Amino acid sequence: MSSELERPTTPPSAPALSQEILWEATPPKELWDEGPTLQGIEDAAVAREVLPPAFQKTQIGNPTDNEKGPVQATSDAPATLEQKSGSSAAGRAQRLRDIINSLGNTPTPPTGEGQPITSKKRSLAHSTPSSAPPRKKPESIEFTHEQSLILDHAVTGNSLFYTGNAGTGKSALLHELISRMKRTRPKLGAVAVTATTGLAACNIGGTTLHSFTGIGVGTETAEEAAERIRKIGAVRMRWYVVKVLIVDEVSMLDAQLFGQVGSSRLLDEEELAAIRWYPSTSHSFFLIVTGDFFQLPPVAKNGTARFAFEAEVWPMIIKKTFTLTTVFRQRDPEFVKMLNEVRLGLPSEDTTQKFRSLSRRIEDDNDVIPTELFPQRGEVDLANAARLNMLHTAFHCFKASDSGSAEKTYRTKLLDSFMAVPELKLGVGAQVMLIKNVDETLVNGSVGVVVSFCSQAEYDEEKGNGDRGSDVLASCGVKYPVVRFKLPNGRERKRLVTPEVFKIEMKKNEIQASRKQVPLILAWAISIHKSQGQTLDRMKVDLARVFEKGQVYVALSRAKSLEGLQVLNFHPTKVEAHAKVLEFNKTLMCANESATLD
Ligand SMILES: Nc1ncnc2c1ncn2[C@@H]1O[C@H](COP(=O)(O)OP(=O)(O)OP(=O)(O)O)[C@@H](O)[C@H]1O
Repeated sequence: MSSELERPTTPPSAPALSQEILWEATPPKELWDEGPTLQGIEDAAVAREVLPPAFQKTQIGNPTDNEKGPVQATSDAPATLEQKSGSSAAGRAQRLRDIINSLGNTPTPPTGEGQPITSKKRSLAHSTPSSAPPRKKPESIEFTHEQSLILDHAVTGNSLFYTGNAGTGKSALLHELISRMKRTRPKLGAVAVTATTGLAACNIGGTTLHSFTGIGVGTETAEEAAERIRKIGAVRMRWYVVKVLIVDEVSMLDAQLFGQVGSSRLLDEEELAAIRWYPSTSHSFFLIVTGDFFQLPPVAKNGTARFAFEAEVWPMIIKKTFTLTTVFRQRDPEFVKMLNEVRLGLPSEDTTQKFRSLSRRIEDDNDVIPTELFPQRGEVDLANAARLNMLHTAFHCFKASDSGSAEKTYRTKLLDSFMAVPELKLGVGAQVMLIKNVDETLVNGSVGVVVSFCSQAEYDEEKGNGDRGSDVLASCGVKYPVVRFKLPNGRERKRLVTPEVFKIEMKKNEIQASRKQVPLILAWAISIHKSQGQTLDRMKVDLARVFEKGQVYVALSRAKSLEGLQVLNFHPTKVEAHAKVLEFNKTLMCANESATLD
């Protein structure tokens, strides 16, 4: 992505991680085309013979735009199937049978895979393929015993939920779980990676749960949605082949949707029974769900948020719950204790006093000020615009190039949730945040200042690397920002930052929403919502206008240390946890205890 100007503290040995690596496990093209293709199976007897009754029952309708597979519902689809299987009905039936069988059962894992972890700690080095999703780069992480227990349990194939305070490594573990699941279940389409928001989906290299389930923008009633979904071949096929459904940021998942996902996979009992009857699908579907219910809640309907754990089916579906207990983001036990009190909505007098004492100003680090967190996006835009206008410099505007196959309204909604903005206005002196991982020291969340603009060719020449051939020619003339980043160890790195692609992909070659943009955002201010999942070395937050339970906790828990945190208007009444979450929390056990119940 970018080029280095100054000596890095760590050699940039790893390539820039990319958010382009998405659904690797995808059903074979023939089967993904099944929704449309089924329409094209002229001989209905073939379909009757090969598919379970649930699939025969529905007259497969036209897929919506966002459900279309790479090969659209065209009249030549049957020909494709025919070419591969011979022209006879029997040949087609055999081919379809083969495909379905090939998708069915969990394969024997490669040597060493799929076995419970026996060692107490596990190095991630070499275990994450280069296509691992990007948010956190885990090469140097050694998993703790409790994290390893969750990995062990995941291979048993029972649905599980794991949670933990902010910074306990849920996301880091999720990356490993995803890559492990994909390795042990290499059948195409067997592992679905989803999150409740577009931002989180983009971060883990997946799609939104709404997209996966076929719920779309969610304006229909559950019944209408289910009825429509039954008619979409591609969605039905997705449900049919998936073996592991991974759901991140479950705190923002509404109980109703979880109920639909968990209880029926959006099919009614009869249909489900039919599918279960079919030998190749057996009963091996399970869910891996993660998130922290003390963080941002689902959007409240009629003033009341209904959490996923309130769904009737939650206890029936989730067979095991694990709570991670070791906090990594903050190393100071006092700060960890303070944050835990805030999480539970019960700050002690000591904690209140300590947070109030943090209202002092944090010194700027040269030209980098602490990033300010706001509850509302509008406030963020105003704060950043005001700072930008004070720069008195020439501005450079970078317009994103957007595309994607999702239906327009839905695509816009997905793109809106991206960190990368449609239009990025920058000038020398602008404070920016990197929104992609580059290597161990330049990560999603690294903050710096724009020091100049130059083309790749100019940059390479200055760096003494002037013969990069076509690369240089390709980017010749276009000037990109050179950013001086602050590193946590106090050092600095300068880097030319060139455009990257951000995307949400249902499956390989089916990009629902894609944005090519310079991977930076203005970082004098960011929203609490977009800060979820981030780690900030130096930040400031004014709690006067927080409006949602969980917001104070999300905001404060982004800080790495008390020294790097400025808090204004801390008041215990602002610190609230949902009573329902507190009740649910009482039922949870730490990972070690959960494991001993086996
Ligand atoms: N076993 C580990 N050893 C050392 N560092 C770890 C370990 N697990 C996670 N981390 C680090 O801890 C930090 C926080 O991890 P992560 O973001 O995964 O936490 P989280 O629980 O997802 O937080 P949040 O709920 O705030 O999103 C990251 O920098 C991550 O690399």
